[in-house]
Amino acid sequence: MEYIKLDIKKAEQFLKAGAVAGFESKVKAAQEALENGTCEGSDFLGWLHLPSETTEDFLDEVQSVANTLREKCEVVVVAGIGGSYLGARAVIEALGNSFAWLVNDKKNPTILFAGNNIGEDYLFELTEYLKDKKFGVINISKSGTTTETALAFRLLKKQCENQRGKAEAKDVIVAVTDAKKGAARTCADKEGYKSFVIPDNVGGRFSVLTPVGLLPIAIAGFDIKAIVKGAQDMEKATGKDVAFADNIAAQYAATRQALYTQADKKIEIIANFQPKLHFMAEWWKQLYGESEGKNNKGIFPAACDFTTDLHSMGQWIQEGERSIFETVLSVENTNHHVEFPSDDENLDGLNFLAGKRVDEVNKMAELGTQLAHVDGGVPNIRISIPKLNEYYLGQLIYFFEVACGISGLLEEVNPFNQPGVEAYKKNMFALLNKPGYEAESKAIQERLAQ
Ligand SMILES: O=P(O)(O)OC[C@H]1O[C@H](O)[C@H](O)[C@@H](O)[C@@H]1O
Repeated sequence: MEYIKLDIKKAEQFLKAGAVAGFESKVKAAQEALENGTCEGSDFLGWLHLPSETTEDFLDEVQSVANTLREKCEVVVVAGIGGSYLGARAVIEALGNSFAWLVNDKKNPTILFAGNNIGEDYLFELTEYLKDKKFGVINISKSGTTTETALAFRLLKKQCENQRGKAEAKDVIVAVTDAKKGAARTCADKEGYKSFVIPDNVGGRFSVLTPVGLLPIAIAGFDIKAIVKGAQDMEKATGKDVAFADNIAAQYAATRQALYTQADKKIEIIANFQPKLHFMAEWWKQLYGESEGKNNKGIFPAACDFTTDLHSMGQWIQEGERSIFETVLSVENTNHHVEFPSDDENLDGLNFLAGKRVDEVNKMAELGTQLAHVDGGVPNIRISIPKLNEYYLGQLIYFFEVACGISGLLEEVNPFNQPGVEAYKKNMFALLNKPGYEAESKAIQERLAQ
């Protein structure tokens, strides 16, 4: 097996010589602080050695619950938001058939997602679709109290019980939540649902390698042991004793911070050339955005799907404000083989591509884009993934997590909290007259009346 690779040469050319290397001692200090639990947010470092601490027995238990749902359900709805949603979706979409919901071979249950928005039409259409389906639900919430998720779960629980009866519903509803606290825990214990615990010391956005991500991924039919093995190998490859120059997480963190602090690059665009990676970028956005965006600082994490967005955002990236850098997720080998056919009439003028693989064209688009964007003043970081499979995604996930921890500490913020997220929730609860928010309700109504 290989490792994913990092290439920072086309970013370094925008920095003074030695700028990335100049971060070595700070990176070392950050790594020590993570390892020794002496950094801010040290209550949330459970993800750091999670891969190596995950046992085969535990993965067997997750797999066995997944198998029950696979046997009993045509559709499984994963209810969750943010860190309780994006990691599972990222992996399932990266590995799954792009038309999974149309493939009706019954090999795998269809996985749908809910509880990640408050769209009334979305929930109407979902519940309509489920009316004649044997479906199950995974209720995923670390706090167990997140409104979006709780709302969707309330609807889905009722519908599942109505359609299958309470006794059968009990076998196909699973909770992944806190060991003791929160409504999701209370409900699971009262109803006797199978449940998994999200460890206290693993924050939501770092939880994909717990049952938060592993259970839905296993239900979708993917190999969770291979994911964890990939993460374990990356845990070793990015350990604090690995030399700075050889440690791709240290290099990525240092390069980002060098671009931010020394080249005024405020926005990082993660770009992929495989539509299957769209949700990997969404997961990455939460990981980096919530970890670094605080104290009026932080690189803004943005995402583009290429070549799609080259036809919409390409102009901005090529010639807009020079405040961006690009991190490209490059997949070296596809899982399938499609060649362009030759055509006698050649009306589209594409016979020069006849016999070529589609991926060969995609790779030339990727290289051409890199050269053009670098010429246009956009530093380029490249992360090469040998191919899209469980093992390499496990590597990629852990790589991004550890690099994020280091990068946040380099930025001198607590990478493991997210106090700013509460502001909208407080207003929403006040506006909805939630019990306990009487004073806030009064204050917000007065403010709106002004
Ligand atoms: O897992 P939950 O407690 O339901 O939280 C789901 C998500 O929403 C919160 O508001 C946080 O900002 C996220 O970090 C979290 O991942």
